[in-house]
Amino acid sequence: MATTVSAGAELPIRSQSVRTRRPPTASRPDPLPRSESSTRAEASTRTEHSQQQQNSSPYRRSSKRSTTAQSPRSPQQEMPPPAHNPAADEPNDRAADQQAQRTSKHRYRTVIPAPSGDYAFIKTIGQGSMGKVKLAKKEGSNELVACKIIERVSVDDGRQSKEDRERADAAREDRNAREAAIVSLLNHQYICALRDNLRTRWHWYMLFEYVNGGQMLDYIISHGKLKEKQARKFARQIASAVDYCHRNSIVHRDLKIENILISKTGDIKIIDFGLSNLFSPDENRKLKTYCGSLYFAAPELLQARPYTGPEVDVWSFGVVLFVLVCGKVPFDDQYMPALHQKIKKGAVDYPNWLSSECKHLISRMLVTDPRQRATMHEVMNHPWMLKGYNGPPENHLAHREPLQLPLNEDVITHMTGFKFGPPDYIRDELTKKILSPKYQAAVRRLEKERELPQPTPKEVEKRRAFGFDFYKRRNSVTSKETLTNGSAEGLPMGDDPLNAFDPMISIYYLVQEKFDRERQEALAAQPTMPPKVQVPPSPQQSQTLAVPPSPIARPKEKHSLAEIVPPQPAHTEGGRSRQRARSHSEDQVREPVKNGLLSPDMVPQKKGGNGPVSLLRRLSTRDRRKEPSEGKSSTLMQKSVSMRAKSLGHARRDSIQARRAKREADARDQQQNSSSTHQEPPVREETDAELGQDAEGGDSSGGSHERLEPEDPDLAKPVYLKGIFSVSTTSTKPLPEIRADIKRVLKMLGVDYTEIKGGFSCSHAPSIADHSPSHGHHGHHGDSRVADGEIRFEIVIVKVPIVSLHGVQFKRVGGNTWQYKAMAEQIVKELRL
Ligand SMILES: Nc1ncnc2c1ncn2[C@@H]1O[C@H](COP(=O)(O)OP(=O)(O)OP(=O)(O)O)[C@@H](O)[C@H]1O
Repeated sequence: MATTVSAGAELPIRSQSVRTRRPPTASRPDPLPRSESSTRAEASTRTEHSQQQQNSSPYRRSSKRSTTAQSPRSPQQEMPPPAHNPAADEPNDRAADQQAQRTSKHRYRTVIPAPSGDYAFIKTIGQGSMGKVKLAKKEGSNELVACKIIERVSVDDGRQSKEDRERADAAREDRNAREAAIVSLLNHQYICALRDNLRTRWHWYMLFEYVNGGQMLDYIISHGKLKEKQARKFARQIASAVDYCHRNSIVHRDLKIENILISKTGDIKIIDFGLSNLFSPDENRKLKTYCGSLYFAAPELLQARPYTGPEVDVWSFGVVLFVLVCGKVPFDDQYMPALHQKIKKGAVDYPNWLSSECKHLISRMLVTDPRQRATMHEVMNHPWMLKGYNGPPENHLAHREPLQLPLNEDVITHMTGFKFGPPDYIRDELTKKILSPKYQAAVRRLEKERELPQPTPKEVEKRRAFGFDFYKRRNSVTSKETLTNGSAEGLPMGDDPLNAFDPMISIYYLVQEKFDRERQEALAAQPTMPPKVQVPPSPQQSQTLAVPPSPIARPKEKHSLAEIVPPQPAHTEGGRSRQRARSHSEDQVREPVKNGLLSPDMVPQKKGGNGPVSLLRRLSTRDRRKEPSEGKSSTLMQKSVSMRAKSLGHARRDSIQARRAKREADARDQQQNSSSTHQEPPVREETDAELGQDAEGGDSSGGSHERLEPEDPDLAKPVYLKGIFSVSTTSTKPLPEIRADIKRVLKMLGVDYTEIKGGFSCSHAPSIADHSPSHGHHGHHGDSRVADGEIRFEIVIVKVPIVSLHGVQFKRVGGNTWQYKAMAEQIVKELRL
């Protein structure tokens, strides 16, 4: 039953799970192939557990009324909850489900007829509380997507009244529609993009770009904690994506290490906007849904205090950053009430090896009073974030101008999925907002700011080197005013007409920008032909047809119809124009996949270096400035692999010595070039731009070097090395010995396993004794999909070429993340590779 928790009420600590979104499901056409029926049987047992959790979870969503939901692709379709009115299903709904259910000659394949084409399922690659995520391939192409399958209707199991069940289904439908709408509009290189979206009678199928570099969690497991420099690179990317969301009035609300994937270029991709929502700076419109994952949840959520939005993401980001640099969560306890208390208290034990700057940044993010907590602006400008870079992370927001009347009707009709209301209402509301004195004043302020002289290079330089001032200022600040407003470049809640002024305005911008992108893509597809695709012009363009003069229209910004071809989009960083970075499509995976891993004959031969070479090199601490040219990167890759591989012997020492020698040589070079100082030159880190160049410019033409050759395809999987090996997960032992070792360890630890191609499929359910507090059984939303406390994962053995090494990779399939992490670490330890 859905409940509303009143503001200020302390949430009861009744459940270990903090997020139970998946209700028991009705018997229906199932996207799962027949061969997975056993999994379904398991799932039905789990759903009971899920139901129990849902009933007892303190994090139930509050939702009071039935609502309608709209597909972002079908803006005009009003769709009542399916249980109420199945006849209102979308056209071809039944056929789509039937087709989805039909199996092809490959026993694991099921086809999804998405608007952009048919997609055939390959395998399950993830499982969350909302449902399965399957790898799928577009028929007739090599395009891979990750298809998130979400069920729409819950089963009547007698535990809930019909009304409650329908209310819950309606609320879930709203969330799904909102997730689809939000991810379809976001356009950021570090946010996993939605490629397509299909809603049938029983399911949502959200087709995301496939992110094939693994989970950040696995990276941490195989590496332990990251070096601060590596963590900084990831943290800057997270900050960039989160700031972009916040400037678009979107709060993620479920930032956690599991929701950060790594792309094949070694960049992060944030996934799972299932809990995201729009936020408003209006004090009277605070959010009151207390959701998230306990380990990453801000204290105000545990206390059921209404919140604006961005501040809860900052807290979760702080926890993520701690995990990156420490390899563990900052708040942990075997006893749930104690864990709640620790989070509310916010007391963190910082390891003494953590740099004081990093510690300072995390301590500013993990401030229990949300009003005193660092803003994203403070986070992005913190000296730790800036170290080795030329400035704060860029948020990649498109260049914007204040809105003018008349508004673009096509944009308005596409503002769906947010329950704003019908287009007429949206137009009226937007018009009122634009004409409001507050908006007009904000526009005038912006215009004045733009007229101010730009800072001189010296001033910019001074700003960059403000570390000392930063600490002094932040440590002495006490007033809410100063902390929340930040500097002119911060996110000025409700004061900046271009950034997070109002959720409806933000969505208008996002839809308009999506149109602009589609128009550009259409033009790019037909470079020599005039555009035939009827993509609605953006409001700025449509303003050329404007009849009534806008109250804030500025003639100099008007475009003629001849300017229908938009210029290359500029982007702002902290409000300034800049060139756009890579688009999502560049991360699009085009290689065929075998069992989720790239097989040798599928290794891409393209140039561009968007592969593991770049990843390894980019994460390497080596100074690459004097290393061989880009064209030799595959050799470098081998060298890098062999360095890691031989670290079992002497190579690691050699490599450290080589690095040291190189640093000393660099220092000598710099000393020769500098007559004024004899100091050791500071270690310089790669800038974003340089890293981007690496990703683009690296040469993987010698891709076969990076291929891992199996001895026996059933024993060791051939994989494309993703750079996730570390000493602890590679071994010189022969393959049969490693397999025997793994079996021995699994048996010893009471892990059930079946041998699969290239490795083992494992599950582990703690014994009754394991449930005792002393065994640290922490609830987690992921548990709702598996038996209580059960974790499921795969161990894959891969062969590293050239050097006689094997690597062991872990992949979580389901269950509590931290139990999985602990188990994987224990297995690695026992294996003594
Ligand atoms: N685009 C993607 N590419 C590769 N794997 C993905 C992708 N999206 C999701 N996954 C995998 O599926 C898992 C579940 O996805 P997701 O977090 O979106 O589902 P969820 O049901 O919302 O999960 P949660 O219970 O964590 O909220 C992820 O942890 C990841 O392993």
